[in-house]
Amino acid sequence: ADLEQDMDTLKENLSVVKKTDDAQEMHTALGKMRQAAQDAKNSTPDKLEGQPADSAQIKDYHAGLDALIAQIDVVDKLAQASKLDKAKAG
Ligand code: HEM
Repeated sequence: ADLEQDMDTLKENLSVVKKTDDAQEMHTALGKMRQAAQDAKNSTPDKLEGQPADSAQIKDYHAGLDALIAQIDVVDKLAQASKLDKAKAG
């Protein structure tokens, strides 16, 4: 997907994550966010067009996406843990 599509996917699924009470729905939305963040690394933002792949700007861009992916993984673990709690309580 192109970068705009990936960003739209992030935005749409972030709003699902924020409003859902369902652990499975959250897990699915986080999975889509993770995939979009990963895919965004294959794109070069317009403002970084022409920058070499090993430039500080491109590295920062990739590091920002990696930070988001790490955050997504933390939230996903919490979501799965709460699902387990619910499963135990049920
Ligand atoms: C959950 C987190 C994020 C959300 C919800 C989000 C959302 C968006 C949205 C809605 C746009 C406008 C897209 C459009 O033009 O239609 C955008 C643009 C952009 N975002 Fe994100 N974003 C997120 C995280 C990030 C991260 C981590 C990076 C990089 C480190 C990033 C880099 C960019 C860039 C470079 C653009 C401009 C795209 C262009 O070149 O036209 N975003 N983002």
